[in-house]
Amino acid sequence: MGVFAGQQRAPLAAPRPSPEGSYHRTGQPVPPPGTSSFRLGTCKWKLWQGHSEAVIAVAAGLQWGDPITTLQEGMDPFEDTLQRLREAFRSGRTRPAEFRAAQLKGLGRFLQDNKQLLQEALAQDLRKSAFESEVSEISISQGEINLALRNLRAWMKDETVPKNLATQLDSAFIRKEPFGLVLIIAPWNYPLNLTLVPLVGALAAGNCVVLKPSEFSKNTERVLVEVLPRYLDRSCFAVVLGGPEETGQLLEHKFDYIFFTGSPRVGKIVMAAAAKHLTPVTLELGGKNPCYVDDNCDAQTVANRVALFRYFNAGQTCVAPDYVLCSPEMQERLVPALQSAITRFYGEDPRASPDLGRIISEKHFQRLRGLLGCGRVAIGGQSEESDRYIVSRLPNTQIPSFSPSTCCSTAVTPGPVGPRFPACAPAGLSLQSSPGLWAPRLGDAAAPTGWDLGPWAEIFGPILPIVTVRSLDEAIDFINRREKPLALYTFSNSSQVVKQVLARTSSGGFCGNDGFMHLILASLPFGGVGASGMGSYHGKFSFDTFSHHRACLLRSPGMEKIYSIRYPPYSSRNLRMMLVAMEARSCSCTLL
Ligand SMILES: NC(=O)c1ccc[n+]([C@@H]2O[C@H](COP(=O)([O-])OP(=O)(O)OC[C@H]3O[C@@H](n4cnc5c(N)ncnc54)[C@H](O)[C@@H]3O)[C@@H](O)[C@H]2O)c1
Repeated sequence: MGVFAGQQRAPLAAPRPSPEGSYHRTGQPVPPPGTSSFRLGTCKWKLWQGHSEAVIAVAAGLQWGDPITTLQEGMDPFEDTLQRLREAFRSGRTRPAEFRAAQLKGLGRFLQDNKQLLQEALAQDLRKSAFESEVSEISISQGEINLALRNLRAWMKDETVPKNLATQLDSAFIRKEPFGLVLIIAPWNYPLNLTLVPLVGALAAGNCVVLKPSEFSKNTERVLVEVLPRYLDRSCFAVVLGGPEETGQLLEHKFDYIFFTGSPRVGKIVMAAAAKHLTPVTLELGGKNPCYVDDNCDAQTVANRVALFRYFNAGQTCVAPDYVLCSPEMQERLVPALQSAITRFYGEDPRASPDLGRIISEKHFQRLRGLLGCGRVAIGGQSEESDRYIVSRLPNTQIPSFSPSTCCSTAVTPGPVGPRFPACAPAGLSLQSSPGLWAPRLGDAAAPTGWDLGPWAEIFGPILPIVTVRSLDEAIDFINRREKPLALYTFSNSSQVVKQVLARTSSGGFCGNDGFMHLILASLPFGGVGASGMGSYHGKFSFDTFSHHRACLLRSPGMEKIYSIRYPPYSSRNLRMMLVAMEARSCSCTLL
């Protein structure tokens, strides 16, 4: 069960006390503030510390003092809200440009009025610095709002299309119309950006929206559920809270479009649920993003850029460089350069740096810690559970000879520091399907004995493996043997090398000589391909994603004589005329 915030009319920051018992009809007492969750009927409700009444009221869409309905066994907790939103859409009120612009402006005001609150929430969730919050969450969302507001009318305009002879006198155009009720499911790593940027597209396109933030970024989730609805038309918009169970229940309902950002595993669940209703989806998924470094590069420049984008948001970025591919010679130069970059960025004791984020949760911390100790450590390696702190570390893997057949070997490569690992290091580099185990320890009975080209877990944390390869061809082969990544990075002083990697590989996005800078350009679509996702958004692509492209042809009610060549009884003469009119014959065809 989730909690809705779509209709509350009372300010929630300081909920005023209400008469005991006024929130329930069936005699169930409202639990005391501070209770984290409780059950009403079959449904589990989430409560915020000190805000229990507020959230219950929000959930039921009531004003203070109103009684709430206790959900009974078998009642569908979502149906009422979804029905309300569907009716709002059917009424047509979300379609006019003025309405859409008002929603977008409301979203902009939400960001401006609550900037500090949002920065605090992001700091509490991920210890995100004000700099990173501003750049990657608030400003990027504001930029999308501004762009949509500037271009809304142009985007909404019917798009005329070229015509053939048969339609020369007609009006032919594509109308961008809203899908209807849209569900946006977001992850926790950029909890504001990844909810609001899709929301901008959905609102600009004139849809009603249900927003489902991640349950892991609790503080941001709380601002989204308690504050955001005050800035939007609540009859057309709702926030739903919940984890896998609640989202699963929500997905049983029919939506007109589902936009999901998250892991490939859950992406499959969402897509399967959508298929039951033939609901179209955009899936923004994760994956492993290779970063090829050519020998001709300046190692320090590469190290600065790779370190920035690997450790931004403590490595919890879907487009972060996941691993480096380079020659053993470049590795020798890159490791000290990375050490230097990390020290300059985060100081001698990165734990004290205000600029290095933290792992989102205990569960995610433990997963990442499971990855540590599996390779030869080049830099860092400390972790602190109480603080969910993991500092940059380079489990250094070597591939003496990149050859799938030799990788069946169980020989070990001695490493100067840390535990040793099999020579078939690439097979240990997250190539196994078991998440968390990404490089087998020496003597590990479960050590892989060959190439597993199945799913391999993305690191999604501040750990950067280096995989050595002997040539550009080997690097490209390494990339192409795996699932298509969300992003691919290539560093080289030779534009030929950059272009070669671009031409011979496939990925959602590509950036030469830098990290994920390609996604700050709203004129580029952002999205994955293959296992990293389907569909795209940002800027006008968001508007188009959330719009059905309706093919429209308006013909004359007259001209029956000309149109009649289509009617039976068919004749070869009419057929020839038809084919010419449809321009379905080759240019060399002579008329009749
Ligand atoms: N492509 C992108 O733009 C992008 C951006 C950020 C993150 N990601 C990916 O997201 C992942 C990290 O985020 P995450 O851990 O929040 O992902 P996740 O897939 O675990 O969760 C995403 C959302 O799905 C919901 N969910 C979780 N389990 C569910 C289930 N069984 N049924 C229905 N809904 C469920 C969660 O509540 C959350 O709102 C990484 O794989 C990362 O690469 C992709």
